[in-house]
Amino acid sequence: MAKNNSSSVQPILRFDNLTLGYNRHPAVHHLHGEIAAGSLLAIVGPNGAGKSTLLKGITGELRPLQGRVEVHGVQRQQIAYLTQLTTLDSSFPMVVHDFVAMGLWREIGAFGGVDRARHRRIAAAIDLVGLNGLESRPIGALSGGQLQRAHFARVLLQDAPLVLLDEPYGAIDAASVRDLAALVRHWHGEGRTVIAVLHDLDHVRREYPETLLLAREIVARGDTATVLSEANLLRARKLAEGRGGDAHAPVCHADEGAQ
Ligand SMILES: Nc1ncnc2c1ncn2[C@@H]1O[C@H](COP(=O)(O)OP(=O)(O)OP(=O)(O)O)[C@@H](O)[C@H]1O
Repeated sequence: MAKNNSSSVQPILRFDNLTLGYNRHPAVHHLHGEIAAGSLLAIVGPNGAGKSTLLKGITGELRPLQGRVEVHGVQRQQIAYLTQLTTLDSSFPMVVHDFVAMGLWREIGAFGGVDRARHRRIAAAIDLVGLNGLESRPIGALSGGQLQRAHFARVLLQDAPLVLLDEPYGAIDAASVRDLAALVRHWHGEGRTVIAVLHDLDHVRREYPETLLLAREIVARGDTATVLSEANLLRARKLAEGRGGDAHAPVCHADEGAQ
């Protein structure tokens, strides 16, 4: 994440005294700063720190209680947003092919046709995430890892300049994490901005050059190794506890994978 007032790269996001919350109760407050276009940024922090809330603020799903979030060079509809997997996902009455094809929705509209070129793109996306052969399988009959692969294939088709991922690897197998992390690297290599809420700090250290540590306010941001210091992680935990966040929730430790 770029510092407040210095960046040679254009910011894609700018937070200006941003406070977000529910029923007028702030969940994150007074956020300032910019995220440079093309960033590969992890958002980490204790449970209840406001990580998902911040993503909702970026998409516009949640309107600020105070301040604002500016999105530059991208329309909000162009943002790809992958929420945490829920049981609702797997109850979706749809086969893999059609589920993935929904990634073209913005391009073709609700009633647009899928021509031969688009069929090829859908097949390529399904292939790239390793789901070929499962095109006709109902979403509800997929494993967690396969379902997340289908979600990533859908994001692939969206061709979004800004990709938001909320705990994309929760409860999925190691091979799926490895394959989907490679896809995230690929997106970053293509110049897309990827922002991911993550709990596995080892994964963040390996894969994400920049990190934002959140505990209802910004605790630290910038280079991942510096941000994820013991001192910063301890401070995040204390802030979460002190402010009535989930005080007894497990908190990120520098030397362990999950919070
Ligand atoms: N829909 C909602 N209505 C009311 N309060 C909410 C809602 N969603 C979240 N909150 C509250 O806002 C605060 C921040 O929640 P959020 O889900 O953003 O945290 P998080 O950092 O993503 O947590 P976790 O790591 O546990 O997923 C928490 O206190 C939570 O209880």
